[in-house]
Amino acid sequence: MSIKVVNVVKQFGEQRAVKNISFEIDKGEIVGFLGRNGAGKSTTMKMITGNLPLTEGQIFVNGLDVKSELDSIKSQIGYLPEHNPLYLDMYVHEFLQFCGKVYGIKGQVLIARINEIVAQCGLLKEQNKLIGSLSKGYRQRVGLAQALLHNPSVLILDEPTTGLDPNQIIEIRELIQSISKDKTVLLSTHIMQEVQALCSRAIIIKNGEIVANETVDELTTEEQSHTIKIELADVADLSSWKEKEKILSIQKANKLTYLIKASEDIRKQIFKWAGEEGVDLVGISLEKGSMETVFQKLTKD
Ligand SMILES: Nc1ncnc2c1ncn2[C@@H]1O[C@H](COP(=O)(O)OP(=O)(O)OP(=O)(O)O)[C@@H](O)[C@H]1O
Repeated sequence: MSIKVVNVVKQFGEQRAVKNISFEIDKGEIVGFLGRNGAGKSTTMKMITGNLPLTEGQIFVNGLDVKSELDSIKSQIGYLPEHNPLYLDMYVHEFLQFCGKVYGIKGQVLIARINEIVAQCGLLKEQNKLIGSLSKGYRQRVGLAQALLHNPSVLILDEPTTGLDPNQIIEIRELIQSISKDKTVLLSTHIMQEVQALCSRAIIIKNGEIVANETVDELTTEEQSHTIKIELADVADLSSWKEKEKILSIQKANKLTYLIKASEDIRKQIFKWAGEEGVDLVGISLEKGSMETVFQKLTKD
C-alpha cells in the first residue's frame, strides 16, 4: 500500500474541514481526487505530504507514519501544490539546482538528474529562461520537474492543469501519463475528462467526507446502468416493446439504433425477445454515464 489514510480529521478553529476520512491507494495506481471548491482536497493532500498536521487519525506513505517519519517520507513524495508556487526571478536550471539541494542531491549527480528531468518534462529550450518569463503551461512543467527531481515513488498533484489552455492541458496530461509509470499518483482536478483519461479510480469528497471511492468504470456504469443500446441489422418496429415488463422507455437514436431505458439490466431478456420476434440484433451494450453527471449527482447539496 503506497498511501493509507485512516480516520483522518482536520479542524480549522470551528470548522471541521476533513471529517474522519479513510482510503488506500495501491502501488502504481493513478487516482483522481474530486470534489467541489472547498470540499477538502488540498487540505487532505497537504496532510499526506506532511505540510499540514493532522487533527486526528493516521496517514502512512509507503508504510511510514507522516507524524513520526516525515523526513523519510519527504524523500519518497513528489508534491505539486495548488497554484504551483515558483520563484519567478530564478532561472529554470537554477531553480531545479536549488530544489535538488533541498532534497540533498549534489554535484554531478544533481546536474545529471536535472538534465534528465528537463528533457523528460519538455523543458530543454526553456531551461535557461527566467521562470517569470515562461507561459503557464511551461511553469507547470517546471513544477512537475521539481516534484520529480528526487525520483519519488509517490506523486501528489494538486490541480496540475488548472488555468491552462486546452492544448497545454493535453500536453501536461500526456506528461503526467508518461511520468506516472511505476509511480503512485493522487491527482486532484475539476476536469472530469481528465479523470476518464488518466485515472483508474476516483475518490470523491463532499464537505470533508468521502462519498465515492470506485473505479471510473464502476462509477460511470452505475450512473446509467439501465440504459441499453441495441443495434439492428435491419429496420424493425419496436414500438410494442414499450409495453414489456421492466422497460421504461425506448428512444430511436437512428434508423438501426435504439436506446432502451429499463428498471434493471435486461440485456438477457432483450436477446430472448429479439429471437422470439425475429429482430436481427447485431449489437447490445450497457451505456456508460459521463463523469460530469456522476460528479454532479454525488456532490450536490
Ligand atoms: N489554513 C486554513 N485555515 C482555515 N481554514 C482553512 C485553511 N485551509 C483550508 N481551509 C478551509 O477548509 C476547507 C477545505 O479547503 P480545501 O482548500 O481543502 O478545499 P479544496 O477541496 O482543495 O477546494 P478547491 O477545489 O477550491 O481548491 C475550506 O472551507 C477552506 O476555507
